[in-house]
Amino acid sequence: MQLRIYFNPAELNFVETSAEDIYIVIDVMRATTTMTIMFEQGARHVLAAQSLEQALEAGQRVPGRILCGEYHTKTPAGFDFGNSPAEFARMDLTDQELVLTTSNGTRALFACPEKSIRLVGCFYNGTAAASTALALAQEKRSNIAIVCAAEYGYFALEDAACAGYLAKELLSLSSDLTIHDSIHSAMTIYENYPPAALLEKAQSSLDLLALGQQKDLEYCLSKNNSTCVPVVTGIEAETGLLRLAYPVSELVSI
Ligand SMILES: O=C(O)[C@H](CS(=O)(=O)O)OP(=O)(O)O
Repeated sequence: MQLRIYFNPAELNFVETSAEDIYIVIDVMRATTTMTIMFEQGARHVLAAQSLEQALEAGQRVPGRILCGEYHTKTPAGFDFGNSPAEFARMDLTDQELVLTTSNGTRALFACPEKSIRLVGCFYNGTAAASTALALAQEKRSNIAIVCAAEYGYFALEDAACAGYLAKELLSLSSDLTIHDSIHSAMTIYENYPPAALLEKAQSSLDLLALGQQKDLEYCLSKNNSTCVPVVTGIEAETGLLRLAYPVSELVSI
């Protein structure tokens, strides 16, 4: 069973990917941390959109949907909420359907092969994301790929460090993984930039601090506070949005 990391979703365009592999998509600040918290707070579905227009249309199509997201970290006009994990952690989202679009994280889900199993990973659900991916890969006899959402096409330190953390967790759970150069690199990054160092050094962290989103960083940089691992369960035919659910048993076939 192979384990590899893509530090940027664009890398997927240059290799032969397989829809049989299990993909863990990471956008620590903030999309995948936010999605995890949305399900923690009871959400029934999160629908991931690639653009503001797609999200607005999907929000208008079905009354009651909560429209969430950001454009350059700000809540766009006409949206109900932004992309703040701290804000969602204060809300009761029981049985709600949320539409979410963000600059990098939701797009990274679309960059993985269509019909592949895509799990949402972050520091917040790290151990659970690793063990869920391993269980699925063992069941399906497939490989595991970790995809960093990165930042507008550029390397993001926090995503690479989190990928290293997940790789470490996976290697502690299984001796059956063949590792690739990307794993050595990411684990070294994690060792040098654990969450406390990311708070001070990662550009996304500095940007969120400058915006006064300190509380978000507490969620994004805390490890293993959740066993919730959202999964893409399909595509909504009418809008093209990816439907995410939790638990993984919601995954019948994509
Ligand atoms: O809202 C976020 O944290 C970012 C926006 S930006 O990169 O900080 O402008 O989006 P995400 O897709 O969650 O990385």
